[in-house]
Amino acid sequence: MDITQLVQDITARLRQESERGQVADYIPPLACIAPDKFGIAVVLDDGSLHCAGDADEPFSIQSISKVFALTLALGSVGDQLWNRVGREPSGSAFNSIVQLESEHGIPRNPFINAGAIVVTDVLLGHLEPREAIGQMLRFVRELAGDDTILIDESVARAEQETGFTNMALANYMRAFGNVHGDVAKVLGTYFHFCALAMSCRQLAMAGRFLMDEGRVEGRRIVTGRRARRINALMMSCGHYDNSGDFAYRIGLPGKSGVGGGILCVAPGVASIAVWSPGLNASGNSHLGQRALEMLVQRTGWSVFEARRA
Ligand SMILES: NC(=O)CC[C@H](N)C(=O)O
Repeated sequence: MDITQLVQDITARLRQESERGQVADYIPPLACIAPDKFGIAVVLDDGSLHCAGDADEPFSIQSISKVFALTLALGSVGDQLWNRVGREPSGSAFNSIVQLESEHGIPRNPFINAGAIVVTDVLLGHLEPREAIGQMLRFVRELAGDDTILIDESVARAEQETGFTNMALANYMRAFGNVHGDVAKVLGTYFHFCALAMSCRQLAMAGRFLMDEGRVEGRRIVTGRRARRINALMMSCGHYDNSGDFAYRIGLPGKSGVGGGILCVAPGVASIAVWSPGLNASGNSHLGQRALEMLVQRTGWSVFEARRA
């Protein structure tokens, strides 16, 4: 199948859509992004790259950074991480606080805000914020093979000034003893992770290690088992209270962010990034999901599709 043609067809179709969802406006710089942006990039297992639309324009990856933060934290403390974060879908909004009371400050999974804040706190167990932010930047640059990736300081600052819900989550978990460090330092670091700016091309490249059993161009980043497990968490928890529907419609591990990006992995086959800033009610890219649905329908890349030799 001609994947270049396919991503161009999908882009042309979705460019005409008038129903594009709502751009996130609770983070002021994100409210200014034009809702008609659309990009898609697909890296195949053979290394070929297929892009269309605004695939080279950097956007705020937001919660997609939770995948990279989890990978770093597992590398640093291994399975001990699971003493402080669960592995179950929450069925609640990405920034929900409700389950934390009855579940004693242990977030359901690393891909909701509360979970990622704990993951960040774990990384700060042995690093200063500046070092942890530097480690994250080096990591995504290495994964993508691209040293031009940056953190958008204006987005990090805006979140610092307006992130009252995240402050509540962090303080509440601190009260339960599940955030150990200084809350302001933990949040400052978390906001910098969220403020990573990457294009679809860079993001799809950075997802290659999850496509290829933990390797990038033959170099081992994580074990095959760890890559499979991160993919499993992306499948079950990558889209908050929309995760079940995403699995039903697309059938691939994926992680969304309120910047409108989605990183999606077809294990052994492709690493895919889409970007359209308008969100659905759960905070996931509306047209990004449509694009992935179209891609999977045409390619059969769902992990639930039988592959017979
Ligand atoms: N779902 C998201 O992308 C949320 C990330 C955002 N930085 C927040 O903490 O609210």
